[in-house]
Amino acid sequence: MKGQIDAYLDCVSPYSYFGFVYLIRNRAILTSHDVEVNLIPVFLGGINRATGNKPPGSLPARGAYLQWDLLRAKIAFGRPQLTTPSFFPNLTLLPQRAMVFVKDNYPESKVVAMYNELWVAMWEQSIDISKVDALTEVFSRHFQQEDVIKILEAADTTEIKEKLNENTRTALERGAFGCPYMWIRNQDGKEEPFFGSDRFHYVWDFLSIPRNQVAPLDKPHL
Ligand SMILES: N[C@@H](CCC(=O)N[C@@H](CS)C(=O)NCC(=O)O)C(=O)O
Repeated sequence: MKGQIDAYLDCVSPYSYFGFVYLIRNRAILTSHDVEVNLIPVFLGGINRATGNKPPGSLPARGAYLQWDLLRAKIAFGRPQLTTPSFFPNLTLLPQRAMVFVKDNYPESKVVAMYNELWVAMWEQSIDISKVDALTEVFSRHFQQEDVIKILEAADTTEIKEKLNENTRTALERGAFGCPYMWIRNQDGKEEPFFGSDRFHYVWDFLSIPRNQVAPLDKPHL
């Protein structure tokens, strides 16, 4: 049986960025082990609201620790230029809805390129992608003007809004309380949840992928 990683992501979440980067980096090896990667946009704010969770930084002691964790993670995942923008946390409903439309209507390569661009824009270039004008510019980096208009108009429709809600509900039904959240079916048909970008060692074991075959993480030198 084919394995599948349903990866629930929101571009407001830097740890989703790390999870995304690392999944894509290991995509060829995953494919060779008969495992598909399914990138699924969700609304993290909705997940927090439904579960009563709060962004980790809202607990002061954890917020202070997060500075260290983020510093290590951004080096480990090869994104040293990542910086928390002054407008964080912003409302990423619009870009996430736009990604729902992109996923349904364009090749997977566009989904990957565009998702990467959203994270780069927000987390490396401090562009507030919750604003229509800024988002239009960021989408123009990968799409023709007529497509950008189509994507952003679609993002405002009931159908796409409902689809993002549906993705978020499914993630919640599968136990999500934050992002990145992965629901994984292995090649024996067994299904398990994995939370975070720092649990890939368990993922590789679950998928019977030898650890010496996956991309190494960089060592943080603090
Ligand atoms: N240890 C995880 C942390 C991931 C994380 O903190 N994700 C945030 C969003 S950026 C979240 O939703 N956290 C909820 C929680 O930790 O309860 C990792 O390294 O990826």
